[in-house]
Amino acid sequence: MKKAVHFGAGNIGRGFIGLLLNLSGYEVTFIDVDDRIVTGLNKAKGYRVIEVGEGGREYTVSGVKAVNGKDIPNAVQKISKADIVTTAVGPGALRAIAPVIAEGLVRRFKAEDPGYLNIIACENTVKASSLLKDYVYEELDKRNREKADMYAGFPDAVVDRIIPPQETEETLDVKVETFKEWIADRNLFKGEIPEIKGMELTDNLTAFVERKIFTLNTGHAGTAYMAYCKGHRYIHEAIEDKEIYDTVKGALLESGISLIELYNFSAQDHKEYIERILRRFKNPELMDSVVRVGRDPLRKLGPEDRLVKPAERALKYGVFPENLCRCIAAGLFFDAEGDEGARKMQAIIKEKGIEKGLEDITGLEPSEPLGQRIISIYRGLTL
Ligand SMILES: NC(=O)c1ccc[n+]([C@@H]2O[C@H](COP(=O)([O-])OP(=O)(O)OC[C@H]3O[C@@H](n4cnc5c(N)ncnc54)[C@H](O)[C@@H]3O)[C@@H](O)[C@H]2O)c1
Ligand SMILES: O=P(O)(O)OC[C@@H](O)[C@@H](O)[C@H](O)[C@H](O)CO
Repeated sequence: MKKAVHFGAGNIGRGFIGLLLNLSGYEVTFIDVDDRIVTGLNKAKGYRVIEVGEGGREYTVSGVKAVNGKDIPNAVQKISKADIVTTAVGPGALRAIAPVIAEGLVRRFKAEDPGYLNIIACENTVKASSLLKDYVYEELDKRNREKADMYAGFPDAVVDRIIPPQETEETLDVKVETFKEWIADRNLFKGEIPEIKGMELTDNLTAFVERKIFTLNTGHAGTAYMAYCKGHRYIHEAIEDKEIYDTVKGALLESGISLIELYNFSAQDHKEYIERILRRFKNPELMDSVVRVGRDPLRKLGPEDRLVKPAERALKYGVFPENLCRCIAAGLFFDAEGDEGARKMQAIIKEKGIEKGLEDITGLEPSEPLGQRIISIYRGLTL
C-alpha cells in the first residue's frame, strides 16, 4: 500500500487532504503536536467527514495512524518511507516542521535508489511549498541539497474548502462544506505525478492561488473583521448584515480588478466566482466562527497577504479601494481572546500608536493615500 504522511491533523488535514489521500488508496499517517488528536486517531484509527449543505455526503476515513510531532525518530522514519508528504499546519509552523522533513530526506538519500518524494504544503499562502523547500534546504548540507534537487519535489498548491471549528472534542469527526478544490503545480513534481482523486494539476498555479487567496480569503477576513467590530459571532450571520455584505462584495470587486488584468480571467467568470463565494459564506450549517476566520490578524494584515496586497494593486490599477480600506481598518481592532497574533498586533498599536503601528503591521505609509484613509476610518470606528 502506498504511504502518505500528512503534517497537521486539524480541520483541513482530516477533513480534506487526509480524506482525499485515503480515497486514493494511501495509508495515511498524520503527524501532529496535539496529544489529544494523536491519541484519539491512534485509538479510533479513523473518523467521519460530514459534508453539510445541499448534496452533502458522509465519508468514513479508516486505517489511519498518528505520530506525535515531538517523537522525532518516529516522524523521521515515517518520512523516510513515505510516497508522498503533505502539510496543513498553518504557514507559521512550516519552519518548525522543516528539520524533521530534512532528516527524513537525509535518511532516504542513504539508499542507493531513494526514489522520488513530493512534498506539498496545503496552506493559505502563495507558494507555501516553495517556502517550505527553502526552510528544508537550510537544514541540508551541500551533498544532500544536490540529492534533494534530484529526488524531492515541492509542488506549490492551492486548497479551498471551508472547514469550521468542530463543535465537540469527543470525536475526531469533521464537519465540512461540500465544495472542495485542490490544485497543484504540475511542473514542480519530481518523478511520476501521484494520482490523488480530487487533486487537479495546472501549468498556471499563481493565477489560481492568487484568485483564491485574494478573493475567498480576502472576503472571509473582511467579513470576520467587520463582524468582530459589530459583535457578530458567526460568518453566516455577519454576511447577512447588509453593511458587511456590501463592503465585502465591494472589496472583492476591488481585488478582482488586478486579478482580471494580471491573469486574464473573464470579468463575467470572475463576477460569478465572487457570487459563489459569498453564497458559500452564507451556509448556516457550517456555523463558522468569526474568531477562526479572523485568526492571526498580524499575518492577515501583512503586506503580501489577502487585504493589503489587493488594496495596493487596486490603487495601481487606478481604483481607490475604499472597501478594502474599511476591512483593513476593522481588522486593526481584532482582539479575540487567546489569539496570539491579535495580542501581538494590539501590543504594537498600543506601544507605537496607530500611525507607526499601521506601518509596522501592514507596511503601508501612514502619510500615503491608503494609510491616511485606513487611519481615518480606524479613528471613526467605535467598538
Ligand atoms: N479550515 C479551513 O477552512 C482551511 C481551508 C483551506 C486551507 N486551510 C489552511 O490549512 C492550514 C491548517 O488550517 P486548519 O484550519 O486545518 O487549522 P487547525 O488548527 O485545525 O489545524 C492545524 C493542525 O496543525 C497542527 N500543528 C501545528 N503545528 C504543528 C507542528 N509543528 N507539527 C505538527 N502539527 C502541527 C495543530 O496541532 C493542528 O492540529 C492553514 O494554513 C490554513 O490556512 C484551512
Ligand atoms: O486559514 P486562514 O487563517 O489563513 O484563513 C481563515 C479562512 O479564511 C480559511 O481557513 C478558509 O476557510 C479557507 O481558506 C477556505 O478554503
